[in-house]
Formats: sequence, structure tokens, C-alpha cells
Amino acid sequence: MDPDPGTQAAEHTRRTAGVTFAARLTFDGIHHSYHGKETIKGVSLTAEPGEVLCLLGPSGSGKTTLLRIAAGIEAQSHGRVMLNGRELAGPGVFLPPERRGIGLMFQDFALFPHMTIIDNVRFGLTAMPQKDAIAEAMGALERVGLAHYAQKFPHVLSGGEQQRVALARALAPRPEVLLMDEPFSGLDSRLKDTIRADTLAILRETRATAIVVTHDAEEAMRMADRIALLRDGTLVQAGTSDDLYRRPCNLFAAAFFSEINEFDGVVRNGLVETPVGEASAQGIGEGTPVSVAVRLSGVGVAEKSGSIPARIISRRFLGVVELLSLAVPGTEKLVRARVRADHLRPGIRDVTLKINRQDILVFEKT
Ligand SMILES: Nc1ncnc2c1ncn2[C@@H]1O[C@H](COP(=O)(O)OP(=O)(O)OP(=O)(O)O)[C@@H](O)[C@H]1O
Repeated sequence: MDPDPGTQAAEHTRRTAGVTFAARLTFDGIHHSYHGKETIKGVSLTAEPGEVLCLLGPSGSGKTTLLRIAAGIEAQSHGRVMLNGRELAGPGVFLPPERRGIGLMFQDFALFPHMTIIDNVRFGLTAMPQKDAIAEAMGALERVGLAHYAQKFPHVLSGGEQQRVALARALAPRPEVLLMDEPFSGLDSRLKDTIRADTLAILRETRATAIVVTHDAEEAMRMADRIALLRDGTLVQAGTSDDLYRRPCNLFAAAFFSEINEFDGVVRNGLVETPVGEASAQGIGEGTPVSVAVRLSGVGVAEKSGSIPARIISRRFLGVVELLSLAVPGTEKLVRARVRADHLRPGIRDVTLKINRQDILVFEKT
């Protein structure tokens, strides 16, 4: 069942998007403070032409502030913002938002309730003759499959449709770069997947470079060509979702992308001992204190075939999977595992564990 009839309409009537010039947006050594509190601490990062770059991080990590700096709503204290090598903001230069060629779609994509949909979409096209602005706005509405709503007012549209109108409004001036701050956060989870996929398809067609803020690692993995992970105003790691998931640079990055069990240990002979077995600590010096992350999905649980004895302390049924807490010898800490729901028989207490090597990550303690 499709809860949003507008989405179905979009599949049939959406026009291929007009192409924008793909642009490269660069943050170069950006620092920023609010009232003396440093919020961005030297971030350098580039969104390549035509790519979808997700800024990912917990609340307060500085994602929105970076977007606002790119848009020209906020000024950095040091560093430069460049578009195709041209300085938008830097020492002695500050282009106002309307001269940056950057489109914005912020969290509360609020449409103006007293304006028709077409007037909402042509809001940013004031520099054009009215006839051209209407034609451009209609084109943008066709792109998102909602041209038939042009003369309606926002309140008759569903949340998902309003979101698509907001996207049309942001794309109408054909920005070289589109900045989106948590664009799907107001949508219910059933709609979110469809709208996100539609939005991504439209971004690909327009070839606009897009920077999308999210705090949801899965959303970033679904959308991004590259992800930049932020924490406390610093860039932790940037790369593809594969890089960040498989080769996280530290425990924080590992824990952001998967649920983990965490153990402390010390490197001895290139190995580190944990309650769930030995892990390789190649490249880390003898005697170094380390943190070992074991992904929940990497903890195999079997009645007899594993090598580590364990006792099930709790089981939580989550539908497709089951979350287990297990006691193992040598630690007070419970080990958590995520297994297929019908995998273990009801009532079983004593089991064995087998850890998948790929799901063990070892990091030097910082
Ligand atoms: N207008 C403001 N005045 C003072 N401090 C602010 C202001 N806006 C943001 N901050 C602070 O700047 C830091 C970064 O905030 P920012 O909104 O950029 O983070 P974020 O990663 O986008 O968080 P969220 O996901 O919650 O939106 C936070 O510590 C926040 O409290």
C-alpha cells in the first residue's frame, strides 16, 4: 500500500530534470565560534562536482553550522569557502547568500501557507521576468511530479508532497550546489524511504552537487557518495560508506556505524586478548593499551559448535532478529549479539559463541 498518492503520480508524470553545472565546494581550514565557544575547529573538506556528500554526526557536532557557513548565513572566523576555486568567503571576502549560486533546503522546509504552490516555487526567481520565472517554476514542479498542484495551497498537500515542493523550490534557480539540512526528518518512516529515493534520483538528474546533513548513519549510507563524519566540530573521517563501515579510523567512527561490544586490552605479541577470543593487533606496538570493538552482528551464537562458552541472560525479540545479552567467562560485562529470530530454540540457556574475524576492530586508545 502506498500511503502517499502523490508518490505514485510522481512515477508517472515526473519530467527529467534540467541539468545544472556541477560544482566543487571546498571548506578550507574552517573555524567558527558562537559567543566565544568554538563550534568548528579547523574543518577542511571538499564536495566534488555532482556528488552527494553527507555530513554525519551526533547532535551538536557542527553539521548545521558548516552548512550555514557554506550558505553565507554564518561567517567563519578563519579559513575559506571556495566554489570551483573561487573564494565565496575568506579573509576580506564575503559573498552574501543570494550571490553564491547555492540552494538551501532546511529542516523545517516551511512553505508559505498563503501562497499557491507555483508562487512558493518561484519565490527565489525574482530576478527573472515573470513569464520565465513561471516557466522555470513549472519545470521544477514537473521534475518532482507535482505540476498538477501548481494552483493549490500547501495545506491540501501531504507532508511528503510538501517536501517535494520544497525540493522544487530549492532546485528552481538551478543552484550549482544544494545544501539540505535533515531534509527527511519531518516525514514518517514509511514515506521517508520513497521520498529519499525520489530526491536522490532528482539530484542525480540535475547533477547538482549536494551536501546533506543527517545524524542517521543508515540514511547517510543510503544516500551518500561520500560521508564526512563530524564530532565536536572536527572532521573524524571522510570516505565512502564502505570505508567508514569497514575501516573506521577510531572507536567513535566504528560505534557510529554499527552496534558494538567494547573491550579493553593490551597488545602482546601482535595480539590482544579479549573475553571473546584473541584479536590481531598488527601494526600496533607491543604493550600498547587498545580498545577492541566487536560488532553485534559478528557474534555468532550456536548451541554447541562455537569455541567460547556463554550463558544467555536475556533475549529480546525484534521481529526479524533477536537481541541477546550473554555472560562469558573472564568479564563482568555482558556480551551482546544480534541473531536471526528463529535461530535458537526457546528456553535454551547454555550456548557457545564464535566471532567473525571481520567484525573485530582494534584501535589504539587515545
Ligand atoms: N545560534 C547559536 N548560538 C549559540 N550556539 C549555537 C547556536 N547554534 C548552534 N550553537 C552551538 O553550536 C554547536 C554546533 O551546533 P550545530 O547546530 O551546528 O550542530 P549539529 O551537528 O547540526 O546538531 P543538530 O544535529 O542537533 O542540529 C552546538 O554546540 C550548538 O549548541
